[in-house]
Amino acid sequence: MPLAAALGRVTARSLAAVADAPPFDRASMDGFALRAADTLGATEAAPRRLRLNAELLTCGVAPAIAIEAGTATAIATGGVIPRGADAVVMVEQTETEEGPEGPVVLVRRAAAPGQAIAHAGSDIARGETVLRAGALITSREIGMLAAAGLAMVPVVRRPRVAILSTGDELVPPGAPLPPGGIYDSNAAILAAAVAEHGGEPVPMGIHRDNEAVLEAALCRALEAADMVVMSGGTSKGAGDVSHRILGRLLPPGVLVHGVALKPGKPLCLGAVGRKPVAVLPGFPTSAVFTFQEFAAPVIRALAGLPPRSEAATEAWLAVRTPSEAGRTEYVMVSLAEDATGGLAAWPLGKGSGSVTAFSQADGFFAIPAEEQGASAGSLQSIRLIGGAHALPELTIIGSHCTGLDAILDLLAAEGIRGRSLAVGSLGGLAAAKRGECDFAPAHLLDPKTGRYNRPFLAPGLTLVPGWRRVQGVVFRPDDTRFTELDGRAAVRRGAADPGLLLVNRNAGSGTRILLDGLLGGAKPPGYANQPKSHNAVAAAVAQGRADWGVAIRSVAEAYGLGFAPLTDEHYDFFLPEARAERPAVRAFLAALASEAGQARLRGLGFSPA
Ligand SMILES: Nc1nc2c(c(=O)[nH]1)N[C@H]1C(S)=C(S)[C@@H](COP(=O)(O)OP(=O)(O)OC[C@H]3O[C@@H](n4cnc5c(N)ncnc54)[C@H](O)[C@@H]3O)O[C@H]1N2
Ligand code: MOO
Repeated sequence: MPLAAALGRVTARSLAAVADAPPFDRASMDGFALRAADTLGATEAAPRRLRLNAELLTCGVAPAIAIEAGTATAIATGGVIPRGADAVVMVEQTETEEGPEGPVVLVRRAAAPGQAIAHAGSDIARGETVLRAGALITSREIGMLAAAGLAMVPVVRRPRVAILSTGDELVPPGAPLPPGGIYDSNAAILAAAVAEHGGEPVPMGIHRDNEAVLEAALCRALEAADMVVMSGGTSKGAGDVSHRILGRLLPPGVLVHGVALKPGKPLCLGAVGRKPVAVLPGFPTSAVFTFQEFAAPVIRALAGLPPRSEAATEAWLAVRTPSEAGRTEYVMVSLAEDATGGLAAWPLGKGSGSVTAFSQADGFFAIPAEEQGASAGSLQSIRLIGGAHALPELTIIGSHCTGLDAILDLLAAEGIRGRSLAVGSLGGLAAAKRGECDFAPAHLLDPKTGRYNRPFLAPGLTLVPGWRRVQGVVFRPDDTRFTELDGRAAVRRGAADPGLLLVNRNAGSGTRILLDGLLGGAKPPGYANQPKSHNAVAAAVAQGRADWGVAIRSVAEAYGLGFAPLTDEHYDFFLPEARAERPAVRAFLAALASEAGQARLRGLGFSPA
């Protein structure tokens, strides 16, 4: 590869310098080239007088006049040292004048031999190895190779890795999502990960769960690439055919199908001739996790890269985490600083189907196969994803709200990184009590007092008012059974009409407490369907899987739903007093109170607390 294109590549063999650097003895100061012996004993009071040769050695000038005893030549930094000279005296230690014998230089300090001279080959000697085989070429290596006179670099060819997605439901990002459709995120993350590990991704697109179609696609992929990574269709479903096809091609075929890991159980590894094939589980977290563990090391080896460097840290597990006995379970976690400067690990708790868990996690820990979980407070060794973790300036743990994103955006514009871990109001409150976060946003309704959040205050915490979110009944806008009704009438209608299907909320949520109060003990059809978020309620109603439910207005609007207001929900922040003086905490409070912050909240449909 030409040097300019070699960034990020790996040297295929060791490289020796074809030239010395510097290529000649050169001055490292502006001054005068001379013989050190001529300056012996020179002082301010008794300078040595040397006759100045009639030449000026700027950079690139070949000297014509040799330095005889008692003479000197003016030279610039980088100038070629003339024959006979063995030192350079910097101009500040000299003075020039016109003598009777012509121009002379007065040297006020004795020079040591070799002074201010960089000798040929002192930096790089011709024939010296500048880079060994297998070195990653970064900007630093490129500079060194250029100085060594190398214009072309032999590099390891990037292994071509074909990427196939299988699944009738998959749609490329950017296309409209039909009912039941899922964006093909695996192909995107895998292609980028292949490149990160030194491979060249060869995208081969989305393929139906059809044996003939898939077999043809796999054969094309094997022709085009050195290795194939497929995802989806490797577990027990009728459409899960990839491993069967792999078994029919050239030996050795399937080498492993099924591993005692979670995520990753249905992973299938094999080879067609000498070309490795990995069939990753379709679930996004499972796909990327097994890719990193099983496929990335192979790609790195083919690319000539060393094994990726691993970093680990210790953290306390913030909540009890159950696991399935019989499989080693890897739990993706976010890290937050605890009250003593240690680290708390919060499981993302999103499962193998999540598209965000791997991307948002700081790392993961393993629960051994023989265990059924890990207890809260247990010390875990966290393997860091990406080799390091940088804690954000502001850690927010609790209930999530789009209004919070708006305030965090304002902080980001000031260069303050905030992170919000969505673990629900109660989880956040517990974290705040332990001093593990800066803010715990919550919307906890106390059924006894009918008040939000304040009844839950504990010693060491203060309550920072946030904003109000209007809760109401959501329904499809063309559903005439609800249009024109106010919120309470809409609940009565929903509870009275057996043809209407409710989507409820999880026990313990403020919305559930509100709805139970309004229903007065009634359990209309759909009561047992209890998703955990406003968005899930809105999606169920918008898609016709339910007819009504209770959610906040901003979510109803985002889904284009009808909305009959019921009451205001208060979304406030528990703040551990010990953290109140942190600069990022003060910045958050300022952003929340600012005109820009309030305007953003109004724009999202929230009202002041
Ligand atoms: N009866 C059983 N069912 C399942 C088992 C089992 O042992 N018995 N194993 C489960 C486990 S564990 C996993 S992991 C998944 C993986 O199954 P597949 O590899 O067959 O994956 P699919 O069924 O094709 O898809 C699963 C899921 O992931 C979505 N998906 C697929 N490809 C993509 C993609 N490219 N981008 C984004 N999302 C993708 C797909 O829509 C499905 O929702 O099986 C369990 N089931
Ligand atoms: O092994 Mo699957 O990957 O649990 O989710």
